[in-house]
Amino acid sequence: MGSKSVVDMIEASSGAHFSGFHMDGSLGARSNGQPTTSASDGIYNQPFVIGVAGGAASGKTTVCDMIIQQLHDQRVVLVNQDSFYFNLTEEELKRVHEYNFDHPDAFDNDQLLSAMEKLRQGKAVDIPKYDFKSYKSDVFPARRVNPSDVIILEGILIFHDPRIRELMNMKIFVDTDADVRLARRIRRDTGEKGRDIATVLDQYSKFVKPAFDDFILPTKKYADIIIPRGGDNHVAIDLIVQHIRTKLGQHDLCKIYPNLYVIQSTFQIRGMHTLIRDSQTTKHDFVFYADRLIRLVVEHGLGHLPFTEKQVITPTGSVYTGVDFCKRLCGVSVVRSGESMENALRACCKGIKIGKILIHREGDNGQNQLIYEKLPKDIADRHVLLLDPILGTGNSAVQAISLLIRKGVPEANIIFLNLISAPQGVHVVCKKFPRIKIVTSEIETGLNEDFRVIPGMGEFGDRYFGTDDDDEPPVAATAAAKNGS
Ligand SMILES: Nc1ncnc2c1ncn2[C@@H]1O[C@H](COP(=O)(O)OP(=O)(O)O)[C@@H](O)[C@H]1O
Ligand SMILES: Nc1ccn([C@@H]2O[C@H](COP(=O)(O)O)[C@@H](O)[C@H]2O)c(=O)n1
Ligand SMILES: [Mg+2]
Repeated sequence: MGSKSVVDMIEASSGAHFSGFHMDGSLGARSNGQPTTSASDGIYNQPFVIGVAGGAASGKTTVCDMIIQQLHDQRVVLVNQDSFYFNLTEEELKRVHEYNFDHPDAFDNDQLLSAMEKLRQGKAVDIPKYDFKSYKSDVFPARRVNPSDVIILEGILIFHDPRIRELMNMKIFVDTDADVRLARRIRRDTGEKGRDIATVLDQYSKFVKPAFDDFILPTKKYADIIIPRGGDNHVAIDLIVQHIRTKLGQHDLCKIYPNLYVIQSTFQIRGMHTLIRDSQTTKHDFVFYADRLIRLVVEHGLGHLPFTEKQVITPTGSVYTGVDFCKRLCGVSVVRSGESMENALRACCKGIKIGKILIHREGDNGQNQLIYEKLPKDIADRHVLLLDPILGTGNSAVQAISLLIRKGVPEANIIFLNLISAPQGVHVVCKKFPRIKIVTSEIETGLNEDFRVIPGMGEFGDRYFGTDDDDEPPVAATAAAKNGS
């Protein structure tokens, strides 16, 4: 993404549908019911692609397996360059010992690129399974590979073709001593591949070693990380996994707007989102899990307040150097759904003042009007936590933030807390108020033609306060029944 301008990135992030969306917050009419911004056609949710290169038997597969194991709660797929070996012709098969499997031309890079492109577009692909005994990739059924958060591409010459290199977000070179590689190769090829030692040594001296020197070693310079000793290097693997986790936790919008904070996803958080987004979830469960998520967002938001250093004496008589909370605070909820966040804020900040803003949505054009406000008189001297669980078009947020600014609150003193944010709303708010902070728990796919957030969770206020028209779902669908209690 490096050299692209913000505008380029915004346009790319909204994909082909960007023209329906205007930066003044209004949205062009659409009639096909499709999202105005979709996850699949923008830069969102692009998989993190890791390339792992190195000499044969250097430990590439071992390193990949360790990374996959440590990333156990992420969807990861491994694609091997071996799967893209060209099938040998009858003539080549007859003289297989003269065939150079370590030369860049031995691989069908076009097929590899096309498979990678599909995976990056979120489509499943069938990847051939190469048979080292028959030298063919059509002996076994192909392996169906589903799109994932992380794609690991592994192979001796994976950095050789610049088109493949460009796909990678992280490049790793496994650097293992040549003698070790040869020893492992002899053991592997005589064991797994059923070859005799003379053939293995002959192939090594004729092709493997020269190709390593001529084609593989020169690609080491492209690596971001070089791992000496391969799978034995636990420190390197831990650092790599940590980096991948950080990158995965960062939504691409966060790279455009540094004041947008998406709390790092975990299975717990995704589980809570799954429950509150499920239309069959009972009101009781909706409130319970929404409250848990709100509490997380509030705690995260409070972490962005300024602090002063403070020393205290512990009961052991020791000095503990800590920090003092920011005292000049106030919450402001956007009525009505924002009121659902007040309890969590009160639970975290004893005695906090909370103001209210009521904004009326006018018809279906995505425009809103400020109806009512009740704010602390000294609000201009306070840091404001603005509460609204959903950031959709951004129009309500713009109304609310504009009012706070008119009341004298510095833009940089406003932290907007919500549970879900649509990219359109993020663009609108962050463009207009680049100094405010937004803290959210998930970024949505987009808005539908009615300007509702999708996938979303429906009318938050109605579901939280129990004023939706729908009857309670059948008992069998309730969490209580699911848990057998
Ligand atoms: N750190 C290690 N210690 C001992 N054996 C290893 C180590 N790393 C890999 N091996 C063994 O060496 C062989 C080649 O390793 P592998 O990870 O398949 O390498 P590559 O994928 O680079 O060809 C395998 O039989 C593997 O079990
Ligand atoms: N039919 C084949 C195809 C490839 N090789 C050797 O495999 C090595 C690459 O695999 P790694 O798992 O070690 O990366 C490479 O050195 C080829 O010579 C083979 O022997 N036979
Ligand atoms: Mg391997």
